[in-house]
Order: sequence, then C-alpha cells, then structure tokens
Amino acid sequence: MSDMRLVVVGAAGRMGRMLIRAIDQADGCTLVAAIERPGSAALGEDAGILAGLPASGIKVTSDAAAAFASADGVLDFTAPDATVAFAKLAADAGILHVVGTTGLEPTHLAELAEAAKRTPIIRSGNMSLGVNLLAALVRKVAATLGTDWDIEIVEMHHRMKVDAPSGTAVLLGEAAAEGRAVDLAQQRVAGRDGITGARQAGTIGFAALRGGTVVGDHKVIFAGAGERLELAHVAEDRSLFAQGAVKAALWGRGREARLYSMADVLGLDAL
Ligand SMILES: NC(=O)C1=CN([C@@H]2O[C@H](COP(=O)(O)OP(=O)(O)OC[C@H]3O[C@@H](n4cnc5c(N)ncnc54)[C@H](OP(=O)(O)O)[C@@H]3O)[C@@H](O)[C@H]2O)C=CC1
Ligand SMILES: O=C(O)C1=N[C@H](C(=O)O)C[C@H](O)C1
Repeated sequence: MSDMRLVVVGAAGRMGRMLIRAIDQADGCTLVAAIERPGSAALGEDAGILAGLPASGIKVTSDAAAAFASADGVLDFTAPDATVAFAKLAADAGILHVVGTTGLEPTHLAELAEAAKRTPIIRSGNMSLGVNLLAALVRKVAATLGTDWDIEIVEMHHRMKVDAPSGTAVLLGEAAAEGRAVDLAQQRVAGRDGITGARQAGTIGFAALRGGTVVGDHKVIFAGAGERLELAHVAEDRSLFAQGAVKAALWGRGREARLYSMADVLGLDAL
C-alpha cells in the first residue's frame, strides 16, 4: 500500500512540530502539507526546518482546503474553533481527521459528531497508551468502589496551557463517571474557592495546576475513610502524544465514517 499522505494543521505549534517529526520517523506515512492560520509568522517556512529536521521542501501555507484535497488524513492539535472548521473541511474532502485538541465545549463536540457522519474522526484528550490504560483502570476502580470513596482528579501542566481542566483530566473523569454509571456533567466540581461547604457525596472533583514546563501530570485519587488509592500518569515528553496520533492515523485509514477514540485504536475497549 502507498504511504498515507498526512497534513499537519497548527504546524508551528508545540505539538505541530512534534507531529512533523513523528511522521518523519514513522513507516507508512508521509507529510504532504503543513498548515498555519493566515497571517502566521510561520507561513512560507519549511516544515522540516520548523521541526528541527532537514529541509523537506514543504512550505507552511494557510490553504487547508487545497492541502486536504490531495491527502488521506489530517493531524489536528490546534484550538477548538479551528478544529471544528478543519472537521468540516476534512469531511468535505473525505479524509480522516485525528483530533488531539482539548478544551472542546459541547457545541464543538456536536459539530465533530456531525462531521463524523461523513468521514472518520479519531478524537482523544490524550493519545498516549499509558493514559488510555489508566482510564480503563479508573473505570474499573470507580465501578468497584461506592460513593463513600470520593474521586478527585489533579493535573499539572506547563505555564502556556490555555484550557482547564485538561482534556486528559476530563477523559479520566468521564471514565470514573462511566464506572459509576453517572453523567459527569451532573457530578463535576471544578475550581473550589472560598466557603464551598462540605463535599457532596458522589461528585467528581477537578484541580488544575499550571507552571513551568511540565508536559502533563495526572492523578486520580479515590479517597475513602482512613485509606486512599491514587492512580497516576506522568508524561515525560510530548513526542509520545505525536507518536500516538500517527498510530491513530495509520489505524484509521480506510475505516468507515464515525467517531473513534484512542481506546478503539489501542484495543482497550474490552478492558
Ligand atoms: N490529545 C493529546 O494527546 C494532546 C493534546 N494537546 C492539545 O493540543 C492543542 C495544541 O497544543 P499545543 O501544541 O501545546 O499548542 P500551541 O499553541 O503551541 O499550538 C497550536 C497551534 O495551532 C495553531 N492554530 C490555531 N488556530 C489555527 C487555525 N485556525 N489555523 C491554523 N492553525 C491554527 C496555533 O497558531 P497561533 O499560535 O497563530 O494561534 C498554533 O501554532 C491543545 O488543545 C492541547 O491541549 C496537546 C498535547 C497532547
Ligand atoms: O496542552 C498540553 O500540553 C496537553 N494537553 C492535553 C490535555 O489537555 O490533557 C494532553 C497532555 O496532557 C498535554
């Protein structure tokens, strides 16, 4: 089979550069375009150079529609509104859309679900094997323990991160809620401050720390009476997210139009 032709949108971002490198290192795929927004200082730059590689001959452009027309898939770690716009363009072009963008609101998710009726979309708040395995463990533990065990999710990220709680924290919260057979939206408590009153049984709490260059730390705490169970994941290098995204793209090639998760890609659904 010919190499899968991939486009990276948000190519000059922290993850965009990692994705260009991950494509370069992987077998079975080739970078065919690199996209940034109109007016970006990165336009015209060589995508390889941008990513710390030898020149690739691929210049960063802002014409996503033209790029998608001659590609098989797009890797998208950008921002919520941009991701929705790219989802429509990817569906128009009939190419696979891998979405790592976080901070998506229900309206964004509804738009992605609509686009996924026309083309496959693989979306995850975290593309690493470790976090997706952790989510499966959290689901099991939450299903096993009663609501006399309080669930709190603590995350820390670098100072440049713009959304909170992190997409991973939300993913882990959803896993805990699934385990308890409840709706996370009804149980979610984030950003306590001031006289909050005592903790309500059954709620799932989120705390977000920001600072320095932390790649991504997540801890799920099950706090019972007199004992505590803590499950944690530490991401040491963003390249693992990029490698996960490339793995997802190769897995998703030729799949039917629908929304997939990283658990689908990694075969963790049965856990
Ligand atoms: N799922 C996962 O495994 C992971 C997800 N993430 C998520 O990925 C996203 C990006 O993170 P990160 O790389 O650190 O952020 P950056 O801000 O470094 O990169 C985002 C890039 O997308 C660009 N962009 C934004 N809007 C558009 C647009 N309309 N068209 C083209 N390019 C656009 C930005 O350009 P500009 O600067 O001009 O706005 C920027 O270059 C975040 O939501 C983050 O949480 C990060 C790591 C792992
Ligand atoms: O913005 C980041 O950096 C990260 N974002 C993702 C998230 O919101 O969980 C994944 C990872 O933790 C890094």
